[in-house]
Amino acid sequence: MEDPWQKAYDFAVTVARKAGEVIRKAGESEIKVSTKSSTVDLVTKTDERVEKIIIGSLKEEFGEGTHCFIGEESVAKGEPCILTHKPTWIIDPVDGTTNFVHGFPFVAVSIAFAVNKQLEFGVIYSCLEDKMYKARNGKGAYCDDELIQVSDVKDINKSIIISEHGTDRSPEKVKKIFSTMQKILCIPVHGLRGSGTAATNMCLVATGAVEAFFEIGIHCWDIAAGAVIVKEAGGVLLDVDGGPFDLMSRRMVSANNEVIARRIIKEIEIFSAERDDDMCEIQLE
Ligand SMILES: Nc1ncnc2c1ncn2[C@@H]1O[C@H](CO)[C@@H](O)[C@H]1OP(=O)(O)O
Ligand SMILES: [Mg+2]
Repeated sequence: MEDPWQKAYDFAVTVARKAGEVIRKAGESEIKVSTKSSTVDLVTKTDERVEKIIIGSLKEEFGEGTHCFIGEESVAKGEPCILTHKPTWIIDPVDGTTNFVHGFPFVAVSIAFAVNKQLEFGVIYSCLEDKMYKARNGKGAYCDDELIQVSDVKDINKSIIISEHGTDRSPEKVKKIFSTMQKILCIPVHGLRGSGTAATNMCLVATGAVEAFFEIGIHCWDIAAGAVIVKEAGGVLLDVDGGPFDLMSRRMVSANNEVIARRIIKEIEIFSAERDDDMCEIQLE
């Protein structure tokens, strides 16, 4: 059967590459536009410019009426963040903005596409490394056209785990994050890592470089494309409480297998994060 979303998938790869070129040319000296008070959440003019380029290209190609768009910068400006049954693009123009500002070399463009609330494909362009990760539902995951697969490690003692510190600097949350990291490190595991971008972290799970990545506080645009890529590389996605993965919950464990995922879940100290779809009062359907 012909894949109805083949054209959208190919277009997403082209747009992600184009966006990555803009990011590379912009360099690291971009001006910070805003920093929210209790958090350290950086935004640059490049984030906004690149999102406009991506959404503008997609609207031109697929029409504004039939497709919906959830983009990090658009949501920041008050656009709704609700996943409906309509074909929906979920976009993070610059994942790893803090890295970008500092010239830390992991910055990704993340573009996912969902229909009937199911993710159909995900594309992540790690633009400073020039690596294109992509996956379509049921069709495997690729890095630069090479099939990728998660690691087959089942022994947590032989694993590397990724987590991040997030953007919230309230002492209670930071304490929980470090307490979780301490417990996981002392299992013991081989190491703890973090690239500073959720999208790249998920690609590292998908290629088998690490066994798992988990985080609380991430948004749907950070992980939507990565979720397809991890799943298609043979990995699993769960909620941090062990329940089913929920794209809008701002919590996620992605891992090479369920044994590793559930071992990590035992150690996670959960803290609250307002759901992505709670931040907006409008119901679109
Ligand atoms: N409030 C939050 N807490 C934790 N991580 C967040 C976050 N907001 C964004 N992130 C994302 O999580 C990773 C680092 O923790 C990055 O991918 C970052 O995306 P960003 O660079 O697009 O903001
Ligand atoms: Mg992001």
